[in-house]
Amino acid sequence: MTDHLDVLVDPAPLDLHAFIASLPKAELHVHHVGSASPRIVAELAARHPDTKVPTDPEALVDFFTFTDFARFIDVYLSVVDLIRTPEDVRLLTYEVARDLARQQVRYAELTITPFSSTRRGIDERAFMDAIEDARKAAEAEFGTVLRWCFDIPGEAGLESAEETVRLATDERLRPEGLVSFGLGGPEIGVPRPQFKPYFDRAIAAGLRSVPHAGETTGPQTVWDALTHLRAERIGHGTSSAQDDRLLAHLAEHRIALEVCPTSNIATRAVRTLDEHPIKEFVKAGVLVTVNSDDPPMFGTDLNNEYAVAARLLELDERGVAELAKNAVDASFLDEAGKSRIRDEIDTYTAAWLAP
Ligand SMILES: Nc1ncnc2c1ncn2[C@@H]1O[C@H](CCC(=O)c2cccc(C(=O)O)c2)[C@@H](O)[C@H]1O
Ligand SMILES: [Zn+2]
Repeated sequence: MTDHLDVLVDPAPLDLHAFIASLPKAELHVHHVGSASPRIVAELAARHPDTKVPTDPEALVDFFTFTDFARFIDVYLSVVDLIRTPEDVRLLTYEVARDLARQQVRYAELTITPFSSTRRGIDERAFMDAIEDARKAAEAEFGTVLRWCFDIPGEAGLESAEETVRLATDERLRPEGLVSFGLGGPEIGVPRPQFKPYFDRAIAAGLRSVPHAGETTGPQTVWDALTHLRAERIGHGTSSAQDDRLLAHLAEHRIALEVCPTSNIATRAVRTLDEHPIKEFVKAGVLVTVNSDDPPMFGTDLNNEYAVAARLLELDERGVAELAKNAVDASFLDEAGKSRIRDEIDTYTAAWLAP
């Protein structure tokens, strides 16, 4: 397995890596806890000696090695257990924003699972204040605009769904940065239709629907997310490539797929990158966005995911810039904000290609 401490460097041409590194970007599918860097995880593990998470960043490499998706969730939850105080939440959120800013991410929709933290004893009001403090500090200091997606950890069942939609819609609690509502965790044994009442309430409160689907199960899960949960984007949607009618539907209705290539390999959802269906998505005219999901856990970062996508799709700088604009188009940022980032991407790309 790769040395997760050093980010994977895709064998895409080095000058394309250089172009990507400074390209203004937006990220739509990246998890709060899943983005905790090895340094942050090691620091939190040292604070909580009762944890099974190694304190030595080197030992984290083996710890972040998964044999299958279930093992990934186990590791993920052991990191969730390290987030125990509002200060842990604020520190993590601010550091994730710093890492995003380093990659020239101008806008990110960060998926947070509040149920996992409130059920472990963090006060809900303090939790919301911590993420909002970090969001405002990050925007002021890094210029990176963060918005939140609150997601249901599906395997935790309808109790977690109720708690998540309460936290997302209670006017006294709902954070200013919240824009969307999702569904994560294992898909096997967690059918999507049961969550319809909760998504209906979230949508009625003005939140956008962005469930994971088709990551570790077939295309029916994606259909269910579209029909029962009224998904506007799909997390992963990997198995959509098995159903031409579904691909045509996604393309016709411009429902973006939040593609996370290395995640799919690390969790064994896809066997090898060369077999990844991202090419089929583009060929079918589906709106594809590139994302990192849980970057340190998968030994990658957003820039590397763009390099992977560029290599698999055989893109040059202009093609990569179009991928970046896809994410801006599919985002829930206001039109003025979208235009600003699109213009930045075009100006940067033109300057890079100028003779
Ligand atoms: N690629 C991914 N695909 C899917 N999800 C992903 C991915 N990356 C990260 N996640 C996150 O993993 C969590 C899973 C949490 C979970 O399953 C669970 C089960 C039982 C109890 C509890 C609890 O908290 O008590 C939590 C979710 O919050 C989700 O946001
Ligand atoms: Zn995810």
